[in-house]
Amino acid sequence: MLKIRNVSKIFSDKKQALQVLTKIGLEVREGEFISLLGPSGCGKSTLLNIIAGLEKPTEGQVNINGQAVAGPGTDRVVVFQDAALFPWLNVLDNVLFGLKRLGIEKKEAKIKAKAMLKTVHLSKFLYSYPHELSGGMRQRVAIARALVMDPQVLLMDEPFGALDEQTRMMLHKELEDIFLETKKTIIFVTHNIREAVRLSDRIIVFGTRPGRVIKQFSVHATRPRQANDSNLVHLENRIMELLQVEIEKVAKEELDDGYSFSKDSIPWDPDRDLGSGI
Ligand SMILES: Nc1ncnc2c1ncn2[C@@H]1O[C@H](COP(=O)(O)OP(=O)(O)OP(=O)(O)O)[C@@H](O)[C@H]1O
Repeated sequence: MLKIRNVSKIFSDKKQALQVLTKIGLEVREGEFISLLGPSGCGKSTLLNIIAGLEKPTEGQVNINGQAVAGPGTDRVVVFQDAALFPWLNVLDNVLFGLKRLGIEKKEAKIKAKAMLKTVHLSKFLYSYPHELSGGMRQRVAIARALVMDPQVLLMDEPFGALDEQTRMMLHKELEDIFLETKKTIIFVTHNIREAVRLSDRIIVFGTRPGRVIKQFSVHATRPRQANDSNLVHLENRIMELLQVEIEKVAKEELDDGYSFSKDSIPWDPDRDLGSGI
């Protein structure tokens, strides 16, 4: 359904050219939950922005149902790490905003928005303003605002990255419930291995310099997922091993020639934020 063909991206200015992505090829099935996982700076967000139509690839193309992506569209909606709600609108009006722009009749739009806010457990907060909500609640509004547009693909750029651990775990469960209920295709950017394994059907692991796909893993575990599922734990360790090699490579490049890098110098914790690893 979604095909990424030979996508490369170079950011250049007068002084230098930075190759961020090289020859990315990927196919995403309808109703599939995939994660783009990799260390900070490997180009995950850039690829997501290219799929969203917010950036143009230097080379290659993204197709959805055979149509080339030429710019942003309501078939692909993005949820960012910062919920980016309109502070002057209440929760209900934030969710109604996109529907109004689509020209959907007011009564129908309200029914849809309220139903979506019920799905994310915010029915009691329809008339609250963003500053009155917790970070987790704001992300729920952002998810409702995206889903109410009924996109073909939901794009999520580290949506839970700024939340505390407990809220994050709660939202993992809620997002999985939404995924099972709506059967949406979801592309999820993260540098948290445990999060990727917990949520995805397939994990695309990126390496850096330039950003490229180094390996893909299918997640074989029943849904709803159980945190102590041995398949998940085993997969976390396999991915951590793979990424440790990648992180060591970058660290060696960055540090002095004489620096000797010990294998165990990177803490063995799949829940660790890989962004701080290099
Ligand atoms: N508009 C831009 N102009 C120039 N360089 C950019 C631009 N956007 C991103 N970059 C650079 O491209 C590289 C990849 O950035 P990107 O945000 O895609 O990585 P990422 O894997 O999502 O990282 P993180 O996990 O830290 O968000 C970085 O070196 C970044 O500085």
